[in-house]
Amino acid sequence: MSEYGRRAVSDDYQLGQVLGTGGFSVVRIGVRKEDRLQVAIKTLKKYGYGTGKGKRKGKGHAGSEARMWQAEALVTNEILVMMRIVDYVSPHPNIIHLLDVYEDDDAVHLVLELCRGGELFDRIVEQERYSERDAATVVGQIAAGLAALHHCGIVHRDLKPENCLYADPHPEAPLKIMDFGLSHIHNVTNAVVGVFGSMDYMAPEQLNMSGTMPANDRWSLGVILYILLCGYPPFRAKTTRDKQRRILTGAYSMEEESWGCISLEAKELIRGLLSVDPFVRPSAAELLSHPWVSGESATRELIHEAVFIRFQAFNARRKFRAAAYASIVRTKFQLRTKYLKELIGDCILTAHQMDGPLPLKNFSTFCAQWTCRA
Ligand SMILES: Nc1ncnc2c1ncn2[C@@H]1O[C@H](COP(=O)(O)OP(=O)(O)OP(=O)(O)O)[C@@H](O)[C@H]1O
Repeated sequence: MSEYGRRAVSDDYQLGQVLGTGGFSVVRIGVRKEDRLQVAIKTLKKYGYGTGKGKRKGKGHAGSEARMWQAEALVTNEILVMMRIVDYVSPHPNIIHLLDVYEDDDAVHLVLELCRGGELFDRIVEQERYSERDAATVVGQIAAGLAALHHCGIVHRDLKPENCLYADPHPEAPLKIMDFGLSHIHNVTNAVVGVFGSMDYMAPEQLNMSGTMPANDRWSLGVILYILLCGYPPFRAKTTRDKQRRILTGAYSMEEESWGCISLEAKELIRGLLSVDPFVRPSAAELLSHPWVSGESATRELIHEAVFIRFQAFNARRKFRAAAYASIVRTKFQLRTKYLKELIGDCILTAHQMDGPLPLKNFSTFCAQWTCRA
């Protein structure tokens, strides 16, 4: 690490084009002045809760204070998790590498390796077609990254295609897991972080808040694999409540016609990863030695054309939603936590209605207090 807190990021890096905007962050290309190395600089804004900085003037803005507190908890968590990655995981080909950290009065700047190869699903869409073998390679790379994270006590908790980037445009480039803002480290991560998550990729025990564990990430990997093999997500419903119910009961299907062309091994793997019982899901080691994942049995035959067309449409919708949200959060602070994820607290989930155990007795009060409603 550099002389943390003493040098300004602009002393050492030229800041360039914005790569993207997150819920609480801006990511820019940076060029290290010393050797012209290109990096990604993720600037996490400090909201100043508890320091007197950034507090709203005027009386009783409890909602804003709660949001600032929440924002700060998320930003702090990302920094703590990145630090643990530096200490125990890096360098790993499938985990984003943190090169340096700078801090000033308003923000913390994470200097990350630059991933120039684009998001996972974008690259797949760019290919003419793909095969089960290509999907198996993706699963193998993500499983390798997860194994390293889990080994040092980090649960990613927000694994989804947007958070998997290729290092560079080369066809053999490694796929990197990134964005650790919602990750969990036992006894370190603040409980409020556990309220967030992207429901589409969230395991049942995450959704009903009955357990944060490495198996959460393997469920999310199961969802990614399912989408890769059929072009649509496993849990679809008209209402949020219905979607929750489907996730909690593991109600998905592999009956649609194109599944007929998918190998039994791949379908077995999906069944294992999408088991409602987290202890039934294959471990990272089992995944890595699985014959389909290691490439022995996954076929090179191109995936059904209908799957590819659906996959393209799914990805276009996903990109459109992300762009729409990004333009909103640029202007409205209040919507950032909402944008950050589909809050499970906003989704009226109660233990009684969903028949699931909830460790937080006053869950709805907790959510009302900490979640931001647009
Ligand atoms: N190391 C990197 N190399 C290249 N692009 C990056 C890198 N880190 C982030 N990005 C891009 O910058 C954008 C913002 O990323 P960031 O992690 O801040 O937020 P996000 O994941 O989009 O949002 P949120 O954190 O709110 O879920 C994303 O489009 C991401 O792909």
